[in-house]
Amino acid sequence: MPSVLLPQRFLRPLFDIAGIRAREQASFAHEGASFPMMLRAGQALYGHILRRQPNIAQLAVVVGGGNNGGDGWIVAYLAAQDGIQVRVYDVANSPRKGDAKLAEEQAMGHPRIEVRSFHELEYDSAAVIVDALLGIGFQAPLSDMYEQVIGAVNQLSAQGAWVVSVDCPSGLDLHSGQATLAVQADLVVTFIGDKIGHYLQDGPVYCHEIVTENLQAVDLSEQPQAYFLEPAALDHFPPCQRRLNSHKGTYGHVTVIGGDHGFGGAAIMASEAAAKAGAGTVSLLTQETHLMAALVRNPNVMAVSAELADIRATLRGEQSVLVVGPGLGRSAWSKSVWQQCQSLSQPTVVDADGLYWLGLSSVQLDQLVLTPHPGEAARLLEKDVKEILQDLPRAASEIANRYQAVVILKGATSVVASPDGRLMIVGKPCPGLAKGGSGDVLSGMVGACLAFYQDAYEAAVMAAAWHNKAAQACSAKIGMVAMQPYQLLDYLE
Ligand SMILES: NC(=O)C1=CN([C@@H]2O[C@H](COP(=O)(O)OP(=O)(O)OC[C@H]3O[C@@H](n4cnc5c(N)ncnc54)[C@H](O)[C@@H]3O)[C@@H](O)[C@H]2O)[C@@H](O)CC1
Ligand SMILES: Nc1ncnc2c1ncn2[C@@H]1O[C@H](COP(=O)(O)OP(=O)(O)O)[C@@H](O)[C@H]1O
Ligand SMILES: [K+]
Repeated sequence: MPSVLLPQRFLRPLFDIAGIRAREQASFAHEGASFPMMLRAGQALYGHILRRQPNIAQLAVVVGGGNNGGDGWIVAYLAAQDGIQVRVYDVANSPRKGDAKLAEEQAMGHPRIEVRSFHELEYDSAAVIVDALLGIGFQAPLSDMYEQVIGAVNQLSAQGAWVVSVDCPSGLDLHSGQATLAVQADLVVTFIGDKIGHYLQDGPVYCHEIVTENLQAVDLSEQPQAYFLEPAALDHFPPCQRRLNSHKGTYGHVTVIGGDHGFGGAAIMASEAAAKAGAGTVSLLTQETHLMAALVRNPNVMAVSAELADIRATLRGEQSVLVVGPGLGRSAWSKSVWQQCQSLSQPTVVDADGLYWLGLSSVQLDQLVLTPHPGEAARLLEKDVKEILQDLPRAASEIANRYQAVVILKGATSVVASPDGRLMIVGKPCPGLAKGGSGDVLSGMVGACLAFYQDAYEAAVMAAAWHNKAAQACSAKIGMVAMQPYQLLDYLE
């Protein structure tokens, strides 16, 4: 079965703030000065504005008190030199220092630059706005004044202005990806390297497009904190790629175990997902009352009564994959099912209530994939959800280490972590998935991929990425509100 399938060109390196600051400092030391890098940042940004908005006649630049604002002053100066009328809205509440001061001094007094009070921003008529309020130096929460200015930028954006953010949409925390209010950026020009917060939680909500400008920063030996899987990668790799001369055994066997009374649908959806994601054969072990529904829904799945058979009877060799948890419940039956699973050494996916049982009594397996949402992650780590959301990559890695498992920490984008340190962020926000059942569909898909790929991390990445990509295609056709999670299974190639 294929391994190491994701070519480097589809993996976008993501850095934490400390990594970016280290590269910035090393670059200043190498060059013997810091201002040239700010000049390159302003030039790069201005270049993007001209390419996207070649007929620009007026420009509004909103500048904060730090170096992000310094970049904004450089852009203001370059535009003014080019004959563009520039209005600068200055939000700094104390005199600038260092490079930002130099940038301000260079631009100040230019006949085509007018400095206005930020109160007037909402009346500005420029078609292009540069957001240079806050960059990597932002510390939440936003002050009232910044909130007001960000609100005004977003209002102009809603009225049709094109907004480009310097380094990041102001208000976005580039560590966690959280924002209470941030600039809606049509384009983000980010410097030195992509920051992880651009890709987590609210990050993708505010960054409609991101381009990266390296600014000739020196390379350090340190590795990126994580990678983002470019969705284009999936154009080349269907979830469990078919081979011409293959048979059902080529694609492995998955047993889904779950569906206590009242939760039959979860296990049925997971089994259908395993089948439609490409597993060679699929069994479903569930409460007897759900058998008829399961067989009518998908006769391709071998539905077995949990009252008449145990899990071993459904297995087809050592590599049969278990998906334990969808609708499993927390009853005495659920507990006995979990105990049976603990005595087996199959490659296993644990989801939903399976994660509840795992938290009480763990398993050690060569191939184990866990698929918690932040609430389940909090339980596994004995933390509160707020703490998990402040650092999703860290939470995913901690679970991966504690349980020696590959982890998919689910959200608007999902973080996949391996105990060997690999970290990948996959997906784009798709609120059509914000419905019960989406997780059950994912767990079945992970089962199919785990039966197909040698490497559990790659299996998890492929399943999570395809779940998201198919949901986007499905919601585009059916609608974000109406789509049902299992319908995404018809958009898997
Ligand atoms: N030094 C340089 O030459 C370079 C700097 N770069 C730019 O510099 C930025 C980083 O600059 P800084 O470290 O000065 O940081 P920022 O400019 O991002 O932010 C610091 C400023 O924002 C204020 N601030 C922080 N949190 C706030 C809040 N919650 N409410 C209101 N005000 C708040 C601070 O008081 C300070 O004035 C990068 O994002 C990038 O845009 C790039 O141009 C690369 C080169
Ligand atoms: N807004 C969203 N954007 C993208 N994906 C989402 C969004 N909301 C939910 N999802 C995805 O849907 C799935 C939800 O899983 P989970 O919370 O376990 O739901 P359930 O088990 O109730 O079906 C996860 O894969 C998650 O990544
Ligand atoms: K900014």
